Amino acid sequence: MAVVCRNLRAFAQKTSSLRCTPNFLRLYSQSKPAPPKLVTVDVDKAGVATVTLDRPPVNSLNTGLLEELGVAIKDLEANKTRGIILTSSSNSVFSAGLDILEMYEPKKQNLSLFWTTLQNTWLSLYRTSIPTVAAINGHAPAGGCLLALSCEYRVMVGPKFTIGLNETQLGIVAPQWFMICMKDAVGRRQAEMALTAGKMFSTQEALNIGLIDKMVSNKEEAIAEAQKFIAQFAKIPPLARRMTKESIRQEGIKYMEENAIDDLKAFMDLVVQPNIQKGLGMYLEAMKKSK
Ligand SMILES: CCCCCCCCCCCC/C=C/CC(=O)SCCNC(=O)CCNC(=O)[C@H](O)C(C)(C)COP(=O)(O)OP(=O)(O)OC[C@H]1O[C@@H](n2cnc3c(N)ncnc32)[C@H](O)[C@@H]1OP(=O)(O)O
Repeated sequence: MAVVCRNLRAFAQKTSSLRCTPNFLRLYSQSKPAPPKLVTVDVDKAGVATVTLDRPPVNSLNTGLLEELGVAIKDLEANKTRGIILTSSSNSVFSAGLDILEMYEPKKQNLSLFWTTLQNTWLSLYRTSIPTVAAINGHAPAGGCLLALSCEYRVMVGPKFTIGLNETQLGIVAPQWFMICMKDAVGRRQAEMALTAGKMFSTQEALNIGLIDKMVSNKEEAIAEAQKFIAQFAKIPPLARRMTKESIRQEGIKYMEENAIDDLKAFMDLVVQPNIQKGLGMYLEAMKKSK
C-alpha cells in the first residue's frame, strides 16, 4: 500500500493541477491501475542511464517492451544522456529473444505492429549517437543476442550463461540485419560458422571469438566496466564520435532504411505458414514440458 501511495503521489506531482489530497487518492485508486513498466531508466550523477529490461520471467521481447525501449532511447537522446547501459532485472536471463507468443496464432495487424516496432527500436539502438553498452547478466539467445550486438560494447557475467543467434537450431533463418550485427562483432567467417550452426556460446567461448568484450563475475562488475567504457568518450569531440559511429554502422543502417518494407513482408508471409505455426506451437509446448 505504501508503494501504491508513493506512486500516486509521484503521479500527482507530475501533473500540474492535481494535488495529492485524500479525495484525489480515493478517486484515482478507483480507476484502472497503470500497467507495470517493462523498461526502467535510471540516470546517474555522471549522466549515464541504466536501461533495465523488466518483463519477468525472461524478458521476452513483445511489442510493449520493444515500444518502451524505443521511447526510452529517444528520450535519452533528447536529454543528451552521456551513455546507455542496457541490462536486465533478472538474475539469469538478459532476454529470451522475441516473444514467441507474438508470432503464434497472431492477428495480422498485431504481427505487423510487432515486427515494425522491432525494426524501429533496433534501428534506434543500433544508430544512436549515445555510447551504448550491454551489461549481459544472463542468457541472451536470438533476439536477446541481437539487442546486445546492437550496443557498442558487451560485458557479460560468466561463466554459466550463454549467448548467440540460435535461429537455425529452431528451423528459421535470422533476418539479414541480425547477421550484419553478428558480422560487425566477430567478422564474416566466425559469423558464418556461428549462424549456420545456430550456436549458443558459453561466456568464455563468446569472449574468445569477440562476441563479447569482457567477462565479469557479477552484475555490479558489469555495470562498473560499462561505466568505464562510457567514461572514455568524455574526452572525444561528440560530433566526430557520432559521425564515425554512423559511418562504421552504415551497412546495417542502410539495409534497414532501404529494406524495412520487404523485410516486414517476408516476415509476415513466413510466420503464417502452417508448418511454421505448427513448429511454434510445438516449441512452446516443449518449453513447458522441459520445466
Ligand atoms: C521458434 C522460433 C520462432 C520464430 C518463427 C517465426 C519465423 C519467422 C522468421 C523470422 C525471424 C525471427 C527471429 C526470431 C528471433 C528470436 O528471438 S525467436 C525466440 C528465440 N528464443 C529462444 O529460443 C529462447 C527460448 N527460451 C529459453 O531458452 C529459456 O527460456 C531461457 C534460457 C531464456 C531461460 O530459461 P529458464 O530460466 O529455465 O526459463 P523457462 O522455464 O525456460 O521459461 C520461463 C517461461 O518463459 C517462457 N518463455 C521462454 N522464452 C520465451 C520466448 N522467447 N517467448 C515466449 N515465452 C518464452 C517459457 O515458455 C516459460 O513459460 P511458462 O512459465 O511455462 O508459461
